[in-house]
Amino acid sequence: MRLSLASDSLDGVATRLVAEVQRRGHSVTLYGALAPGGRADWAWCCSAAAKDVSSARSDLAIVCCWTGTGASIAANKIPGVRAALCVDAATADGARRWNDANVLALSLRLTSDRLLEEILDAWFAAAPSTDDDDIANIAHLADLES
Ligand SMILES: O=C(CO)[C@H](O)[C@H](O)COP(=O)(O)O
Repeated sequence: MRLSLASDSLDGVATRLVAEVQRRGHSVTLYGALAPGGRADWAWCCSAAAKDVSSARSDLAIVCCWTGTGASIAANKIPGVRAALCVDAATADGARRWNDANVLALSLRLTSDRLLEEILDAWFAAAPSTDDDDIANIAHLADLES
């Protein structure tokens, strides 16, 4: 898959994230501190990665900041984006499965190397639910945006 990755700093697992995503066979487009030269503030770099998903330049995005909250807030401003702040594998699995989340937000403060691997494994393994109730929830989000 094509992934857009953004981080507002190189703290914690930020650099490791790039390697872990590539190790799983995905191509990456980088923003913020991961791509020297671009604006690294979280509102800019995380929304830029999310715009790639909205425009179908990328299939999914992963956005990071110290708390993960700014990253998720910025990404969720982009139409069509469903960004989920995930702190463990079960949350990442649920976000893909029930929320059809297309952007994963991570906290650089909370995410250890081991947690990153577990979260990414769960995130890439899960698929959006085909249950009618779950599909209706996602459709309602689109209605709320229009
Ligand atoms: O967690 C964040 C936003 O939610 C930022 O990473 C935090 O505000 C630090 O930003 P800066 O290094 O620019 O002061």
